[in-house]
Amino acid sequence: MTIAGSDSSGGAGIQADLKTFQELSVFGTSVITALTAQNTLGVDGVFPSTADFVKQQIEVVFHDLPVKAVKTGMLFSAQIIEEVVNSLREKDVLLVVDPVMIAKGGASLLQDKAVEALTTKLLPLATVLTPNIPEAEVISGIKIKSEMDLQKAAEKILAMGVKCVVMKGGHLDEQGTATDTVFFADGSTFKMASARIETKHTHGTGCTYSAALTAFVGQGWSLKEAIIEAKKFVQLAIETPLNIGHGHGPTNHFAYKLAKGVCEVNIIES
Ligand SMILES: Nc1ncnc2c1ncn2[C@@H]1O[C@H](COP(=O)(O)OP(=O)(O)OP(=O)(O)O)[C@@H](O)[C@H]1O
Ligand SMILES: Cc1ncc(CO)c(N)n1
Repeated sequence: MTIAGSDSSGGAGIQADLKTFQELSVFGTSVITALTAQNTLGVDGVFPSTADFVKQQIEVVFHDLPVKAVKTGMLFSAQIIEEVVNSLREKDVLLVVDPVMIAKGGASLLQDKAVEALTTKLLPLATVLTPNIPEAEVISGIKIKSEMDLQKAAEKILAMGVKCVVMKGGHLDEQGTATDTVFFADGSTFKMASARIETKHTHGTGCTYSAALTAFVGQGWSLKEAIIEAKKFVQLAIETPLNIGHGHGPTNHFAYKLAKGVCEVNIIES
């Protein structure tokens, strides 16, 4: 199940999630928190659902279908987060939280006053949190400029009740690599490094990554293997762009299947 916002341009949000699930042979269900009018140039408008209606969508699906794993994306408001938490609290599911805050063009997808509900109410239910660096800074309250800062921020986030945090390095200015660092609550950690692709077509990379991770854990992969395979899915999706749209175009969800998952990701254990 994906609980997220609709992206009318199809590259991020609910649409990216369902496309990713489909490519990975997972039957997807969707709970829409907000409609967005957006394209590859930016977000033109946001029309949120009521919190009650978000809850209704979750409950009606759970009442009928065997949900194995859930991911959350754009949640928009504290009220929506609270209803998502009320609904998921008693459910036996793996939960991937992608703490979507700001779209590539700068539009806010999470109200400032909703950050507290996210950290205090939703994070304790999360199996995995997948923040990019700016999101990790907001959640932890720590400015991340070094490896040491990254470690401190991860420790603070794990103390909020999350079992595992994947710090995505897409926003870091690294030479030649896109490196994500993974921290587990038991203290273990590893890095995943792939070749950084020079492209402006990165619309929905975060949604696609967390959707692939959800699809793999939902199919019974171990958390670590799912985290690594999802990185391959997004790497291949970025590597073979569709070259559509006038701004940050979407990634290519077909690529993983076409390449039969063959992709180089360097795992660095520490
Ligand atoms: N240019 C790139 N080349 C290779 N991998 C990339 C690149 N940009 C991002 N990634 C990878 O894509 C995944 C998503 O990371 P990113 O930091 O872009 O997420 P995000 O900022 O949450 O995305 P979104 O803009 O959709 O919210 C990570 O595994 C990251 O390493
Ligand atoms: C609906 C939606 N969710 C997430 C993102 C972030 O990529 C976006 N641009 N739009």
